[in-house]
Amino acid sequence: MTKLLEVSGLTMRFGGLLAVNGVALELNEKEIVSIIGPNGAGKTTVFNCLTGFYRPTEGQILLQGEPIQGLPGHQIARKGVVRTFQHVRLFKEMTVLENLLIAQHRHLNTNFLAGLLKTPGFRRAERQAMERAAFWLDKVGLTELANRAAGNLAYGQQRHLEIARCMCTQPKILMLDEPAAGLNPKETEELNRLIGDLCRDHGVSVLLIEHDMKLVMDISDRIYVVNQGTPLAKGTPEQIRTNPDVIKAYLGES
Ligand SMILES: Nc1ncnc2c1ncn2[C@@H]1O[C@H](COP(=O)(O)OP(=O)(O)OP(=O)(O)O)[C@@H](O)[C@H]1O
Repeated sequence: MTKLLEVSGLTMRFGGLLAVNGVALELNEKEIVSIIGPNGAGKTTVFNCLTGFYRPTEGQILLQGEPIQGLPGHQIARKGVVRTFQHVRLFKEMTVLENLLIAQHRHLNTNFLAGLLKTPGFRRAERQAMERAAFWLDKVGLTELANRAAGNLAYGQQRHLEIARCMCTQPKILMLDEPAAGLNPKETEELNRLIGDLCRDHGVSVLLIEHDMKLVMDISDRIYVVNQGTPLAKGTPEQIRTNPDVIKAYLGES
């Protein structure tokens, strides 16, 4: 199995608060790995460190062997690590299609002059961006709504659009922060299928933060548990389900 991401000793302090304390994790190619833990455990802070929103206080983050800790977010995104957020972040006034095109613009290998002159390279890149947008719209079932303002979509559809937007940038690693929050059981089931499909058929590795334990247990190859910023356990869903420390710290709460 090829290692994509290797995190060790990840630590993040906010003043006197130790939000993340020595977290280690690995993500291999075509794997779905979840990070779980009680509210305030430090999960989103780990995501923020991995994606360059925060510069970690300590620790190493290797992407295919190359250190990326402390790099700005746009550089990490260009290297193929993209994410969704706990709360939907779309350009709500723009159409569904425009949201997918704009996401790719930041990744297109063209410059202002090429755009102004409409060079063949620029036109090719634009055509490919449109094809990718159409592909992912179809995949997440939003083709009919392509010209609707993103803000007018139902909540579950906005969640799907966020994932499509990430996939348009052809990521290696897709990081989803509580993608099932606010979804009904049927929508969660669709999300489950979509994530599995992304990994199996499109070769993307998924790092997931999620409180919906059924989804986590169904979909994860491996799970890491953090508690108060500190690693508590790691293993397969079965190992985590039966781990007494986890039951005490987390599953026992619900
Ligand atoms: N920018 C920040 N400044 C100060 N403290 C922060 C900041 N971001 C997070 N924290 C604190 O770090 C701790 C971990 O927060 P984080 O959001 O990472 O937890 P979480 O596991 O994602 O929680 P939840 O499941 O509720 O989303 C919390 O005590 C939080 O208040």
